[in-house]
Formats: sequence, C-alpha cells, structure tokens
Amino acid sequence: MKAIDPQYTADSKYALEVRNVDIYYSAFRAVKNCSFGMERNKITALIGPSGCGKSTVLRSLNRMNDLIAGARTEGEVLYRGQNLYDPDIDAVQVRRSIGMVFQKANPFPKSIYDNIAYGPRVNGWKGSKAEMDELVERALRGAVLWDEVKDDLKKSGLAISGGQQQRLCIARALAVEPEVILMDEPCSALDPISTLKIEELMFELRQRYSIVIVTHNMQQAARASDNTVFFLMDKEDRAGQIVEYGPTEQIFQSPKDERTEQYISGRFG
Ligand SMILES: Nc1ncnc2c1ncn2[C@@H]1O[C@H](COP(=O)(O)OP(=O)(O)OP(=O)(O)O)[C@@H](O)[C@H]1O
Repeated sequence: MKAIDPQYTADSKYALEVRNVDIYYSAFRAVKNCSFGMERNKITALIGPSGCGKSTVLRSLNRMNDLIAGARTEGEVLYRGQNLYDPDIDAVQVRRSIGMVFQKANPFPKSIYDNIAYGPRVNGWKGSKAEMDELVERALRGAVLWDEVKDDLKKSGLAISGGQQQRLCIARALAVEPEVILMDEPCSALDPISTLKIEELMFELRQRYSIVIVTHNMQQAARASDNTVFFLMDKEDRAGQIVEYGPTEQIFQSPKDERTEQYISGRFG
C-alpha cells in the first residue's frame, strides 16, 4: 500500500480536487462529469435538491463509498498530489486525513473521554496518560465543548444533548488530526441555537482545516460557507451533475445559471 506523502508541500490552492468524476451504484450512474476544487482553509458547501448526489460526492472525497456494496467511482479525486482512487492508496489512511461528521451524531457508547481517545488508540497511540489527557482536552476545546464537559469526562457520550453530541463527534474527528473535515448535514437534527454553535465552530475550524459541508439549508450555505457548488439531477438519466460553482456570495447574489437562481430563491427543490 502506498502511504499518502506526509512531507508533501502543496502548491495547489485546493485541499481536494475532483476531476471528471462519475459515481455508480451498480449499474446506476448517480453522479456524472463532476469537476471542482475545494480551497484550503475554506468552507465549501454542496447544495441542491434531494437525490442530486451531494452525499454521494461527499462520500467519494474520503473513499467512504468503498464501504457501500456496488458503489464505484471513476475519475480522480486529488489530495496531496495523488489520486485517492489509485489502486495502491490505503483507504483507511485516507479516512484518517479526511475525517467525516454525519447527519446524526453517532458517539460511541463510551465515556466522553474514550470517544476522543478511541481514534488515536486505534492508530497505535504510544504516548503517556498525561499526553492523552492533553490531546482529549485539545480536541474538546477545538470543538468548543471543553467548558461544558470538562467535569464530566467519564459521563457517557450518549448522555449529553444532541448539539453537544454533534460537537463531540467533531472533537472525535479532530483527535486524529485530519486535514480536511467532511460534514454531511451536521445540523439537520439540531435546534437553531445548536446549529449556530456548529456554524461558529466551523468558522473557527477553518483556520486549521478545510471543510466541505452538505446542507439542505439555503440560509446555512449562504451564511456559513465561502464557496458553493450547486448540483441538480439530469431529468433524462437521473444522474446528478454540477450546474454551477463559485464564491458563495456570487452564487447567491448573482448566479449565472437560471436554474441556480430558481433553486436558491426556493422555486423548486
Ligand atoms: N447506497 C445506495 N445505493 C444505491 N443508490 C443510492 C445509494 N445512496 C444513494 N443512492 C442514489 O444515488 C442518488 C444520489 O443520492 P444522494 O443521497 O447522494 O443524494 P443527495 O443529494 O445527498 O440527497 P439528499 O439531499 O436527499 O440526502 C439517488 O438517486 C439515490 O437514490
């Protein structure tokens, strides 16, 4: 297995770049002709109506689709100068560098502390207990959860609020020190206050990580992303494709394609 080069110094402005990607579920082509770049230290939002392939594209960015029987990706996803789909790339290592947070918070049925420590331990953590304590604190601080749970680290990760659970999942993703964080509708199960907290957190995280988020929520995409990619399903073959992408402000204020304008003004989808 080829390791992703840790010494690679990127000259690309993109943390990840999708080139001519088609994604199939068995014989069905769910996404076609997809090409776009995700800028470093920016938040890229993937938007579009239900079924247009946003989650499928997101999962292709860290080879999560490999876990779905029958799923196949054609084309290139470039990360650190390498195509993640080259046959000799280790998908497990890819998922370590490109972490993921899901729609529904999914803490392990373990203590808050062990939720965070889990990833580093699985990766062969060799440090001391004090160093692990530091790592746990750093990850929880990174996810702006530390102050709320610092006296309850032994409490179950399932015994905190939904918004806190989602931040715990973000902290868990941070603990393995990824470079990119993928978020699949991370706020869809949260109340407006918890949603705002996650959005504020995304702005904080952007300083150190590159973020890609799938969202159904137009306001969220408009206020909480730097760049936006708009997908739509081709009526003929039902494959999702990109209609338009660019800086979020431009997509929302002066879209070039009429279909984008219709979608963001709520006229379909
Ligand atoms: N595991 C799967 N097996 C087969 N087909 C799938 C699978 N997951 C998604 N699809 C199909 O791929 C297409 C794109 O689905 P996807 O979930 O990526 O869209 P989406 O834009 O994220 O939708 P939503 O906003 O509803 O989550 C749809 O036609 C869907 O039915």
